[in-house]
Amino acid sequence: MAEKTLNPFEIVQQQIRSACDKLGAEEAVYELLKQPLRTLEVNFPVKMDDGSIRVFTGYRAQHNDALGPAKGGIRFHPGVNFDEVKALSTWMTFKCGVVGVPYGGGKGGITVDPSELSPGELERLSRAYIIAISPVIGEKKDIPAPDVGTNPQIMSWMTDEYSRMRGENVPGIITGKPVAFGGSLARNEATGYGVALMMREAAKKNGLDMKDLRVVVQGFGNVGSFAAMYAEELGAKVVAISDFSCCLVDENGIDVKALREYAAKNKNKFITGFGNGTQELHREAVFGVECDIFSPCALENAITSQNVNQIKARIIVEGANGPTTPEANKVLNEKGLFVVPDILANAGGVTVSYFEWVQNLMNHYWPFDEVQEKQEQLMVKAFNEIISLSEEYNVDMRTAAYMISIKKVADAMKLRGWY
Ligand SMILES: NC(=O)C1=CN([C@@H]2O[C@H](COP(=O)(O)OP(=O)(O)OC[C@H]3O[C@@H](n4cnc5c(N)ncnc54)[C@H](O)[C@@H]3O)[C@@H](O)[C@H]2O)C=CC1
Ligand SMILES: O=C(O)CCC(=O)C(=O)O
Repeated sequence: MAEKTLNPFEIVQQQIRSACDKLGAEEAVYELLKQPLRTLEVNFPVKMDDGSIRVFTGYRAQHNDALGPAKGGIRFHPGVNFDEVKALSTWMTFKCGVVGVPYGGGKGGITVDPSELSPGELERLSRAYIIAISPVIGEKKDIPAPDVGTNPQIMSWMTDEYSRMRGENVPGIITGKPVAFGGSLARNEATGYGVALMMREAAKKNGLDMKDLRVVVQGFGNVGSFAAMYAEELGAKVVAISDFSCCLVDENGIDVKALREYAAKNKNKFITGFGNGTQELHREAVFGVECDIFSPCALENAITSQNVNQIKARIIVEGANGPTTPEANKVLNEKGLFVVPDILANAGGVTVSYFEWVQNLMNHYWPFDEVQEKQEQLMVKAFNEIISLSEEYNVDMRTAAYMISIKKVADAMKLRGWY
């Protein structure tokens, strides 16, 4: 079966269409939500170490800000393009709606392979990008954060550059900063922690206990590594982990903490060569490893019609944004797998980014456990609301999550008089 489209922007438009139809929403709601309200493309120069000038292309999309300022990460990856950024900004709107944080959706990115840059080039690129998009961002307007290929250090450079430009300290302009520079405790862990919480809730809903379950995680960056670590802490056995370099398998359970320490020291943070009793296979082998929970935590379009039938799990918890194509999603639903959709499963990141922003605005900081408790409360509440609606309307969790969120955004747009 050939996929109709792998363009994430077309995919998210289909998801909005389907949820608007189920809700019986006015056509104006779909028309307002099917594309971002504002987009910006920037081309800007960066001086390379050898003295040459390279011009980079970057983007920022603000999908919707009816519920609050736009919010969403910045991606540094060679595959970044305008449609991908638009799709990611759209998912942000619905993600914020699902957990009820008072934001709209935004996203940005640069088409670049950060691993090819020296630390100095990376810093100059980060500073130049934030200046280039500075006319459209602001702590009450659009607040960036990390995504694929970016990290707390990059958020620091960007916050510093933006603050210099404004001539005052503006910590609330960006979240996902290091704790020593206005970041929130538990933000770095937040997305993966939330993914593990959603594994636990999905298991409970299906009458299962995490302690009896085998988990497989695709992707071992910020999201995947913490998702695997917390799944292990909740008692599950993590039997396979993959990244771009390979797939590691150990039926007895991989020592996730040791793997995190090993990867942290490697170029590109790759997991290849870990050993410790693991079998090392090609990265695509991750789909065929028998497990109870499969969690894609790498990039979009990971689960496709080509590999969906290899998956031997009963629960899918989507750590990545848009990891399942519509055709593959249909197969998962037909087979009766329990799918916790991305806009809920990975909402922990933006939830704790919201807490970071609130702490920055108050200039008062909370302890680690308090942040994680608040995150758990919001995410478990959202999980239960989505389950109730999916049972009421007899729809899958993804459709129910979109319905809840679209209704919130539509109500705010109505009150603002946008339709
Ligand atoms: N960082 C955050 O707070 C949030 C990230 N996300 C989403 O989670 C996903 C991962 O993001 P991060 O962990 O931040 O990125 P990251 O850059 O830290 O890690 C990405 C990981 O995916 C791996 N990968 C890339 N291609 C792969 C492939 N073909 N097969 C297996 N592994 C592959 C990389 O080797 C790396 O381990 C993305 O979809 C991102 O948009 C969603 C919510 C928040
Ligand atoms: O932390 C944030 O503000 C956004 C994180 C993000 O980019 C995402 O959830 O996809």
